Amino acid sequence: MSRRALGSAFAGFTRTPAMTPTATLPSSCASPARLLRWRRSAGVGARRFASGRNARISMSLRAGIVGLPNVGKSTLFNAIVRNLPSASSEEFRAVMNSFLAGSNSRRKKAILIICAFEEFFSIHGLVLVEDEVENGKAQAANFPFCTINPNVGVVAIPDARLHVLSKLSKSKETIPTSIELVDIAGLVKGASKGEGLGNQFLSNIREVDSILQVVRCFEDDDIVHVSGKVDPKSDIDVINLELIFSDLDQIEKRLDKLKKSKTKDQQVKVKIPTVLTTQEQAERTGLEKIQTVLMDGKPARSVDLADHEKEAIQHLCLLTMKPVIYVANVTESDLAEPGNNPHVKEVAKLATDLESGMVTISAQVEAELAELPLEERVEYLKSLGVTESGLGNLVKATYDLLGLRTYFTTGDKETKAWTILAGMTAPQAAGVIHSDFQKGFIRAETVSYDDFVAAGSLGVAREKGLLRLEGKDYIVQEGDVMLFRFNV
Ligand SMILES: Nc1ncnc2c1ncn2[C@@H]1O[C@H](COP(=O)(O)OP(=O)(O)OP(=O)(O)O)[C@@H](O)[C@H]1O
Repeated sequence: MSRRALGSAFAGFTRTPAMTPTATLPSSCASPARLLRWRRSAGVGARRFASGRNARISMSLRAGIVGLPNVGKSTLFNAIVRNLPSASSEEFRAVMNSFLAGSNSRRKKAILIICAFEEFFSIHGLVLVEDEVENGKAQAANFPFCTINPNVGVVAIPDARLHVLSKLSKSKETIPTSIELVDIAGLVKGASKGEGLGNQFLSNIREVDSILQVVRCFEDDDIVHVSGKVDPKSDIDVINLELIFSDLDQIEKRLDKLKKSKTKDQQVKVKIPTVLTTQEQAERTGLEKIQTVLMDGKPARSVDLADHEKEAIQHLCLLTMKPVIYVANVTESDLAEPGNNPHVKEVAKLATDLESGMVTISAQVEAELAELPLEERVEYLKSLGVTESGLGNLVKATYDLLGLRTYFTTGDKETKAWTILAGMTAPQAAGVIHSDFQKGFIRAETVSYDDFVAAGSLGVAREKGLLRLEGKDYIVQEGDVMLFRFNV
């Protein structure tokens, strides 16, 4: 983008490596302001830049599937990426192209991209790196540590509105927003001290925006449980403690550094303690507050920090600051009445206590469904006393619970869905497309989805007075169709 460009951007802009990353939110019940503060505190942006993943093309939420070994993570991952009737072939190509346009390291890291085609409800995948993947599946097996490298799957978020807009605008491309799923290896007690597959996996968790923690709620004597019995409370405690230990470690090192920070006095040639900047002071007080709460066994996200403190600590990307959804993995016979399973009840209670969400699913059933032709799936679900697969719910719950919203850009080149955080202002939403749009934001020509459809085009919406000129303080609404004016 030129240094001085007065422009508008809504569709077909050139993709550049400076795309601003996505972020996710803790809970749908949080206020927009709190959600935005959370975004800063979770350090999502910092993580992307720190990890060299700033060449991000699509605004996808990155959810990490975590849990103890052998609880059903890979089974769930496979089921999600193989099963979701998420995108048309055109959408699939668009998502895939976006993904392939990413940096080399990202490409290498990615094991597979799988997207289910709407027309066939079947599997079309591309294996990028043959590692643990066989026939487009991550290994799922009855022995711990079957997952060694994180598998990454990209699934488009289905959105009927996208097709309507694309048709009206006669767009050449239709690009859905997507969700990236990372199947992270099983964590065990002592991971923060390098036990099991240790720190490597904690750093995998650091890279994701939100955590889907699979909790084993199915009994099966043939499937080894690392701690000898199915016990959701103990499983959740183990994972939480490892995340807490890892955060405590990091905080301790950082506080130490802040305390010992010294600069050289050029006149007397000796090192003297540095006076902390306001930002560093805020970081220190924020970290001290979090440290106290972590020592109590509670997650960092439960600490009530001031805005400036949240901002100051964001670069640390603390693990327990990330929003969590607990996925109670039940056996097929529990699907119809999951509430009858005491393990599920326990997970529900803990999820509430830990300010997190919860979804009940049977990874095994979902995996089996993925293997069946469409017509047999309905029958199979009926035989289990349920009417629909739990996967759509899981993705939707992830999207909703994290407080995400969608806005659209549309034109003859492309119609695209963008993921933003609830409560984001117009410049912030523009920044999701490109940081320059945010920096040079002038105004956003905005029309609601319904008004756009009623008018048939942006031009007619403008003529009819349905197009609003929104300024810097405008909070973007779900389904807004936007055209940004900016000057950089
Ligand atoms: N809901 C369920 N009911 C019964 N069996 C299940 C269920 N979910 C998963 N399983 C079985 O549990 C075993 C372990 O599953 P999986 O390999 O997905 O675990 P994992 O958490 O990915 O393990 P690891 O971390 O060791 O890779 C598999 O045999 C799988 O078929």
